[in-house]
Amino acid sequence: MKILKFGGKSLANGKGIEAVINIIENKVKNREDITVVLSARGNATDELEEILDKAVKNQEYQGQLEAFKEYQASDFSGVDFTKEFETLDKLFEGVSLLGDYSKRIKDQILSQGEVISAKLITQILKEKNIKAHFTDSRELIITDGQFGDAQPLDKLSKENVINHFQKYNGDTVNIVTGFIASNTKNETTTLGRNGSNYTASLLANYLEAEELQSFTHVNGIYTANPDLVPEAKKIEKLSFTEANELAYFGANILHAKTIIPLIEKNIPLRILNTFDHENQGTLITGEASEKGIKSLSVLENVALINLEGRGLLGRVGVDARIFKALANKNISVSIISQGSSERGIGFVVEADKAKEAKSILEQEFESDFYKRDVSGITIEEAVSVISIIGQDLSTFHKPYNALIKNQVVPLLFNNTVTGKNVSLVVRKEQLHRALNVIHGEIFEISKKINVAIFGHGLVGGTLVDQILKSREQIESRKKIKLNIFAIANSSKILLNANGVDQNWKNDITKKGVSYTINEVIKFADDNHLENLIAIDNTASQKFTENYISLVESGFDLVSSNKVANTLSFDFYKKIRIKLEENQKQYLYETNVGAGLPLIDTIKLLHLSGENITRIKGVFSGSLSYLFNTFSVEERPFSEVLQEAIDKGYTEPDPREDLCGNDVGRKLLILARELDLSNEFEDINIHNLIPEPLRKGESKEFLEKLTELDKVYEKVKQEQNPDHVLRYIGDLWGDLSQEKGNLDVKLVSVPKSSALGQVKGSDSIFEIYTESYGDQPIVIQGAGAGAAVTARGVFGDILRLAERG
Ligand SMILES: NC(=O)C1=CN([C@@H]2O[C@H](COP(=O)(O)OP(=O)(O)OC[C@H]3O[C@@H](n4cnc5c(N)ncnc54)[C@H](O)[C@@H]3O)[C@@H](O)[C@H]2O)C=CC1
Ligand SMILES: N[C@@H](CC=O)C(=O)O
Repeated sequence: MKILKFGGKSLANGKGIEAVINIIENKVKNREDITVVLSARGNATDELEEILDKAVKNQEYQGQLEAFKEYQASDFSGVDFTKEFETLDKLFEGVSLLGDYSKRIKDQILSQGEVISAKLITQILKEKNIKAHFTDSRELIITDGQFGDAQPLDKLSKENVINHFQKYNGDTVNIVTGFIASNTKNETTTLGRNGSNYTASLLANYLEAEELQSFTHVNGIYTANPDLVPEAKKIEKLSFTEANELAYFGANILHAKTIIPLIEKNIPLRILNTFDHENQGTLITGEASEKGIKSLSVLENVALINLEGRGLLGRVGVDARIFKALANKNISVSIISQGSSERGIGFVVEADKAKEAKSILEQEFESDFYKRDVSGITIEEAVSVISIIGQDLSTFHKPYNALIKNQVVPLLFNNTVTGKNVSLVVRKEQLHRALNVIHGEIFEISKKINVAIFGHGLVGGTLVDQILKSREQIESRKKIKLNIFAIANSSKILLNANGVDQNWKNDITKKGVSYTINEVIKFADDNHLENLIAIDNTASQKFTENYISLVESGFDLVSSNKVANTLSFDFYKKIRIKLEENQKQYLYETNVGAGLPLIDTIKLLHLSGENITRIKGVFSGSLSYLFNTFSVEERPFSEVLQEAIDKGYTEPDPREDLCGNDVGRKLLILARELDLSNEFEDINIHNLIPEPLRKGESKEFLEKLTELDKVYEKVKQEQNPDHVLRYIGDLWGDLSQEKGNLDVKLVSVPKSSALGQVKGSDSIFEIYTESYGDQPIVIQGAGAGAAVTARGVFGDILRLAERG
C-alpha cells in the first residue's frame, strides 16, 4: 500500500482540488492500493485560528466565519457540512461569550478543517464512482491528553488502524483526516505542527506501507527555499538522517517527528508536487547519500533573548535555571550561545514567545537583579535563524566572509559538535540577502553579481553590450552570474531586479525614470540584491559625490572615471578609509592606459618594495593618435583631431585632453599609487589650447577647431629634422619623499626613439625602478577607445566577483 498525503495548498479551490482528484483517480484506475490522508483545505487552520482570536477578544468574527464557510462549501452542493458548521458556530459563540477558551476547545475548532476536507474529497470521489470511505482519524489515532501537541499511544492506535483497514480494504480508498486524533476520553486532540504528515507517517508505519507520498505545492526539497533563493536546486535524493537534520533546522516540508515512524520501518518518503505530474520529487530513504547534502533552512520568525550580568561569572546552575523556567512554560529554545566568561547567555525562541520568555526570566532572576548579579534581559526582535546543513567549520569562512562583504553581520552563530551544521542568527530584514549570499557561496552554482552601471555613453554602452554578450559563457566557465540591475545616465535610470536585456537602449528611453542615488540603494535593498557593484562610466565630478554613500551601502566600486582619484588628497584618503571600514573595494584599472594592465603592475611593484624612480611616457591615447598622425602626415591638425574625437579616443569634452588635464590626472593617479601625496595643483601642465579658445561650451570649441591648424603647423615645422611631436607625462624626482615632480608637456623627440616610434592611439609607459636600472619596464598598447576601456572595466568587475 502507498499512503498519499495532500497538503492544504494542494486542496485549495479550483486547480488544487481538480489535481488531487486526478491523482487519486489515476492511481485507482491503475489498481494501486492507496490510502489518502488530507490536511485542511487552503488556509483553513490559520483562518480558524484568526477567527478564534477575534472571538476571544469579543471582536466581530462572524463575517470571517461566513467567508470561511462559503469557501469550504464553495460549489460543492452535494456535500452536507451542516454538522461541522454548526459545531463551529456554537464553539465560537461560547468562546466569544466567555472571553476565554481552553486548548481542548481550540482542538475541537481546528479539527473541523480536516473533517470538512476529508468529507468533501470522499464525496467527490464517490460521485466519480470511486469507492471512497470517509475515515475520521479520531476513531483510529489515540493520543495522550496534551491538547495542541498530543502524542500518539502507539499500541492502541496501531490496533485501531489495523482493525479499520481489515474492515475497509481491497478496492476501498480510505480518505483519512490528518492532524486530528482523540484521547482516551474520546476528546478531540491535535498532533501539533505538521500534524497531517505525522498522521500519514503513523499510518504508513502501522500498515507497513511500501511508500509515503507527500504531495505539496513544490517539486521536492530544495537546497534552500526557492521563494527566497531563486538559484536553489532540487535535491533528488537524501537520507532520513539528512532529512531529519533539515526538519530539525526548520525545513518547512517536514517535521522531525514525522520521519521517525518511517525510519522505524524503513519506508521511503517521496515529496511530490500536486501540480507537476512529470516531476519525480525528492526521495528520502534509509540509504546515506555518497557525498552528503548541503542545504539551507530557515526559522524565519524568531527572537533573540540575551541575559547579561557580571554576577553570573563562574556561577553554577544559571543555564539550568533559565532552561527549566522556560521549559516549565513549554517554551523551547533553539540556538544557544554563551561566552566563556559566562557573563551572558543568548538564545533563540519563537518570536511570539519572546515577551513571555522575558517575563518568566525576570521572575526567575528577580533576586539576582536585586543583587545586581543580573543587569538586563533584552529581546532582539525580528531576527531569523539560517542553518547551513552539511556545513562544517573548516570551510565556513567562505560563506561567513561573503556575508560580511555584503554587510550582513550575524548576531550570533553556533555549530553542532558532532554533525556538520552551522546556524547563524541574522536580522530578519537581511534574511533574504543573507540566504542568497550563503547559497551562492556554498554551492558555487553561480554567484550572482548585481551591477549598477552609471553612464552608458561610449564606454558604458559598450560595457553593457559586452556583458550581455558574454555573461552566459562567464556563468558556465566561472560560475559568476552577472546581473545588470540598473543602467543610468545623468537624468534617467532603468531598473530591473532580474537584469536588463539586449533591448536596454530602447527600454531606458521608454521606461527610464528620474532617480537619486538613495533610490538606487533602496531598490537594491528592497530587492535583496547581493554582491553589489557600482560602475562609474561618467566623466562627472558630481557623480563621484555618490561614492561614499554607495560604499556605505555595501557597493564595491569600479570606475573608468578618473575624477574621484584626482580630487583633493583628503578625499582620496577619505574614500579609502570608508572602503576599509566597510570592507569594500574600488578598482580603476582603466584610469591610466585604458585596458592596459598598468595600475596593477605599479601597485604590485610598489607593494613588493621595488623602488620606482620614474614613470614617463605617452599617457594619452587621443593625443598619441593626434601627434603620431599629424607628425607624419601632411594634414591639418584640426582634421586629425576630429578623427580622434570620432574614434572615441577623447574625453566627452575633448578640451580635457588638449588642455592636459587628462594626462595630468593619469600622472597624479600613478603618483598616488606610489604613496605620494601630490595635489592636482602640483602638476606642471603645458596646455595645448590657445588662450582665446579655452572658455565657453565644448560645442563652440568644436566649431573653431581649424583655429588650431596654424599654431601646430608652426610647431611642427620648427622641429629638428627627423623629429616628431609627442605629448608626454613625466613623474620624476626623489619619489621616496612626500611629493614627486609631475610634468605634462609637448616634446619633440627623434623619430627613431622609443617614444618616436609609437603608432596609432598607443600609449607607452616607461617604468624605471632601482632593480631594472636604465632599462625600464615598458607597457605599450592601445591607450584609448571604447572597446578596450570597456574590456578593462569588465576585467575589474570580474576581479571583484572572483575575490568574493
Ligand atoms: N574613451 C576612452 O578611451 C576612455 C575613457 N575613459 C573614461 O570613461 C568615462 C566615460 O567616457 P565616455 O564613455 O567616452 O563618455 P560619454 O560622454 O560617451 O558617456 C558619459 C555618460 O555618462 C553619463 N553621465 C554624465 N554625468 C552623469 C551623472 N552625474 N550621473 C550619471 N550619468 C552621468 C552621460 O549621460 C553619458 O551616458 C570617462 O570618465 C573617461 O575619462 C577612461 C579610459 C579610456
Ligand atoms: N581621453 C583619454 C581616454 C583614456 O583615458 C585618452 O585620450 O587617453
